[in-house]
Amino acid sequence: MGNSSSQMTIIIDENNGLSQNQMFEASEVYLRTKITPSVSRLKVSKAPREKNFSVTVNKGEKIIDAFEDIQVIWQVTCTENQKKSTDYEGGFSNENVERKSIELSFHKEHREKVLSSYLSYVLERAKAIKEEDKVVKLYSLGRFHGYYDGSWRSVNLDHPSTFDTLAMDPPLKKELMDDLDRFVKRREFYKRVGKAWKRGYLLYGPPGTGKSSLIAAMANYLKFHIYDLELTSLLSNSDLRSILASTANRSILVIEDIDCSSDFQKRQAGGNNNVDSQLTLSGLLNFIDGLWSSCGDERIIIFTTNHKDRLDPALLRPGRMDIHIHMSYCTPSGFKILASNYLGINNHSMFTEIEKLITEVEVTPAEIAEELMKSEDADTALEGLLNYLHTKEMEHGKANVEGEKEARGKEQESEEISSLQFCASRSREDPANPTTSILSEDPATIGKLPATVSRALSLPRESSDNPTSFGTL
Ligand SMILES: Nc1ncnc2c1ncn2[C@@H]1O[C@H](COP(=O)(O)OP(=O)(O)OP(=O)(O)O)[C@@H](O)[C@H]1O
Repeated sequence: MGNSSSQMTIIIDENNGLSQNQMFEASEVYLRTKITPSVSRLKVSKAPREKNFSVTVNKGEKIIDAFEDIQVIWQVTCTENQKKSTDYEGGFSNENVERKSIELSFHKEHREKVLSSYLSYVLERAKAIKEEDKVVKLYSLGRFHGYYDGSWRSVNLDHPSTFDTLAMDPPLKKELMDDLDRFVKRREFYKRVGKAWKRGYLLYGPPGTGKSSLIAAMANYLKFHIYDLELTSLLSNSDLRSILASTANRSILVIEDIDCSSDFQKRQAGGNNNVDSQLTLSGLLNFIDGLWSSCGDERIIIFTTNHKDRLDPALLRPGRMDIHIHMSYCTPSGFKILASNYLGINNHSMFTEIEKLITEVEVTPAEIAEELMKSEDADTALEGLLNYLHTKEMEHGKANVEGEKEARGKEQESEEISSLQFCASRSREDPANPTTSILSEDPATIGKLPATVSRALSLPRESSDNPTSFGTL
């Protein structure tokens, strides 16, 4: 490195007054990746909830780094200072306090380059390294007596789902991954066009098609924390505001089963006029449009539902949810992904028959995964799956036959009813006609009717399981 008079040194202290020095933290993180076999002493630590060890360079150790055409030397130093402190009885005592610093030395002629480029490079690299090491967390609402208590509780997200393990048609998967990549790279774009840096997804499809698995895959891919929001545990619109304020940037907010929040719906029916003291659809929409947009950056919101048709159209309006993703029953390409994950095979003589059956019966990836897990031997597992699919096919066939029978029965009923109605209209014209008594609403008379007709007359006009959606509330 030449003689010492041509050298200069930058000192990076651990603290900057009372606040932490960001450059120190970044340098420590960066140096972790520059440890070479020549370094003889390392420091190792592990926080209770972290997965990996943290390895740092011990004081006195030197690390040489190269940046473009220059060479720099890093060294961790530590000085001990004495600090006066007061004891319980008001007396003074001396306390030894360690001050950690990192020194960066280089040739004087590189001063400009180090200050203007190298340090920013170290900051950027440290950010990327921290992002790679980030442990993704799953936050759920703290509760007291079943209701939100004003806090989020977190655990590490140990969900192993990734885009590789997800049974989803490859073109759709690619489209979604490209969309996520584009989204995280577009800070400047969102700023330029004056739009909040947010993205909304609606995942819909039957149970067991992988909606939760997809959310976990997205979180693992982006290294975004998940905030799982259950509407049923929120009492009011103001709850929504406060929970929003306490979520972090670079996170995914998930509102699951948006159509099935039965407790929430019952509470809606209470008819309280104070809009802030209850949770309402308009409160939720305001949240998506306004509050959500004005709070924080780089966030994703995901709604899931098993019944897209039950959602209020206001929720589906363009601009609210940017992308609607249909999680469908398993397809042949989805099956191949599962077979590769679960059995480690990409082909087998039974594949053709299995794939044919998969296109004929509705089977979820969850059902297929369960069958494939039953044996580590590919022949046995695939045989089991084949039996399972054949059974489903038979049930499906039976159900179809019964369905057709029922439909034929209904046709017959309606033919009988319409012929009776025809008689009735004729009888009104001619009161003497004997069919008049058949159409009276006297139960005794109805009892004498052929069974199908009496059933038809006693049925309520609208089906009672008409789903309740936000709209109907
Ligand atoms: N598309 C898929 N790819 C890979 N595995 C899947 C997929 N769908 C389901 N599975 C398997 O089935 C299990 C249940 O699926 P998951 O919970 O993701 O479905 P879901 O659509 O969210 O269901 P629900 O609507 O009941 O919450 C998963 O843990 C996973 O093992």
